[in-house]
Amino acid sequence: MINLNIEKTFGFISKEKVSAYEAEVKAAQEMLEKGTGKGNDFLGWLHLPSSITKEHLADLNATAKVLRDNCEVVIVAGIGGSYLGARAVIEALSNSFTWLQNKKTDPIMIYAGHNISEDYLYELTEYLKDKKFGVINISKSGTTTETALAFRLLKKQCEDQRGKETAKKVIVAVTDAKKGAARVTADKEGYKTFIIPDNVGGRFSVLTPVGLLPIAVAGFDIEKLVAGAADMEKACGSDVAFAKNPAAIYAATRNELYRNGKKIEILVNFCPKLHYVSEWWKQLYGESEGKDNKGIFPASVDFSTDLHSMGQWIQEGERSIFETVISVEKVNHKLEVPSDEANLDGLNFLAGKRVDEVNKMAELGTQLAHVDGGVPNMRIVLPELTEYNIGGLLYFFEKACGISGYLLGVNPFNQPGVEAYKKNMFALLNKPGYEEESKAIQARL
Ligand SMILES: O=P(O)(O)OC[C@H]1O[C@](O)(CO)[C@@H](O)[C@@H]1O
Repeated sequence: MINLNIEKTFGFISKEKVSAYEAEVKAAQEMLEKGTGKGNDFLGWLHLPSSITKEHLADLNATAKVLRDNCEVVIVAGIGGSYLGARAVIEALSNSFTWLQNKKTDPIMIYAGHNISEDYLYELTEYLKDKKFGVINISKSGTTTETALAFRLLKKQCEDQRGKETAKKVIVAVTDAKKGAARVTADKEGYKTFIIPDNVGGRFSVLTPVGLLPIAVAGFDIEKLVAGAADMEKACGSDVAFAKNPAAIYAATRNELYRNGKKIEILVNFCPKLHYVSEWWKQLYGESEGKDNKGIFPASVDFSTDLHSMGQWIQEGERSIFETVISVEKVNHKLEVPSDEANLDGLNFLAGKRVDEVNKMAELGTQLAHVDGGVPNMRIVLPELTEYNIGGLLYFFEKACGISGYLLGVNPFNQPGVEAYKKNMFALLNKPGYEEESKAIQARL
């Protein structure tokens, strides 16, 4: 279970002011529970962990086994909420060099459909030429251009390389129950499909088959992931006292910081495996809160790597930021710094110490320096990188996001702003149905 510490924000905001959010948070929790707030048709994530059945998990695991048994490589085609959660969990739990290992026990997981780079897609299709590969096509709307385009290429290549019958077995669709081109294609081709519930938005969908299927294919225990999320659902429940409820405290603290001019939240890790947890978190908070000309800007850094690039800005740039650090208490492996007789590098003061001890001192030193430099700091401690703890972390952020969005006064469950670029792109590409927009945009060029 995670532990949230907000002590190091108190030089900037007061404990009393954070505590004073209790009533506001209670009202926000009630809006979520009773479905009386904005976006109330998208609350399917709220009690999702506790409602996932053993049968559903067994179905996911059985499909994962088909892909694992028949594929050396599995492509997860999706964008935004349709790939970030899966990638976050898989990368947090995987060996950092899994791609380079000769003896592979799990399929290599590759992501596509999240960009429109010709080079990326060309190089991917080249790489796949001699591979037994499968595809999980994930799109709630079933019409997202980036994903649909990648899937068109991958479907054709899979059928050409492996034959229509095998392709049917190793292509799985995760999409809407009825609507969208991904659903039409899956039904016509006879793919195995999983449904994304109507009332779960993309960025809240990691605990639906959107995240669970790829995570199971990669070889991780989705029962434990869901168990961690379900325990966190209880720990962040509306019946849990404000002071003991981590989602309530996190939501209140970040809103109080925001109201005091801290407009940017930087999610920090000291473990590169967590890079995609930050990417997932950025979509969750960015799409949920960035609207009506409001919202904390969610940014992220990987330390100590980025201390050598962004560290200067964080230490001495404009004082409009705060940090939320995800700290992993216990690492998976043991590696000591060796002693060296010549000590040419001058590192013998570290000899015999665990590398993690050095990292932890970098973390502590950074926290003290940044707080001294005017950056409020919150800390989320994860005991270990396990399925259970990651499941808890994901749900914690989701619940806090729902509360936080209501504290901010926005609808945390829509994303109208994402349509603007799509409309222009379709107009520029002369998509049927966009004739008027095409004329208008051409006149601007
Ligand atoms: O699953 P879909 O419908 O392809 O959408 C993918 C992503 O695109 C968005 O709709 C807009 O960026 C996200 O909210 C969503 O996660």
